[in-house]
Amino acid sequence: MFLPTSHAVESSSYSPPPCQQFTFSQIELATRGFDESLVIGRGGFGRVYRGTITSGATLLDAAIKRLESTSNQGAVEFWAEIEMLSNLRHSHLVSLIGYCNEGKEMILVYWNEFIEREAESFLLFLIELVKDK
Ligand SMILES: Nc1ncnc2c1ncn2[C@@H]1O[C@H](COP(=O)(O)OP(=O)(O)OP(=O)(O)O)[C@@H](O)[C@H]1O
Repeated sequence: MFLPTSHAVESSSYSPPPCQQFTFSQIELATRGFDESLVIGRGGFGRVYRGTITSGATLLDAAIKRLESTSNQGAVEFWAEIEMLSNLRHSHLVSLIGYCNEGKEMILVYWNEFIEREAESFLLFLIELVKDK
């Protein structure tokens, strides 16, 4: 599992609803039909895509993990991940936004941690810049 750092939810005005269920069409839209150019990683579950997904009125930068048929992981791991991360949400340590389970599709949607880290680094850079003046 990708280990997230504590993320920017606390400082953001966006308050995520509890683990959301997405339709497959929403996931397809977010990943431009699982465009290979949007693949940002690959793990035991399958490919991880960068995508922009709509949550209410907010657009979120997400990491979208799609279970591949060749994976040795399956429904057990999929539901275990949702249950475990949903229970941990209150600690703000966890990056799960939601999931999609339509037909055979099992897809997990996380915050894109790399984007947040980049934003945090940029903020720290700006703070240092202001301090030096
Ligand atoms: N929330 C995320 N934000 C940004 N990139 C991610 C995120 N989750 C996964 N990734 C990217 O996808 C890659 C694979 O992640 P994934 O969690 O599927 O594999 P893993 O860490 O090998 O875990 P496992 O094999 O146990 O499922 C990571 O190395 C990372 O590059």
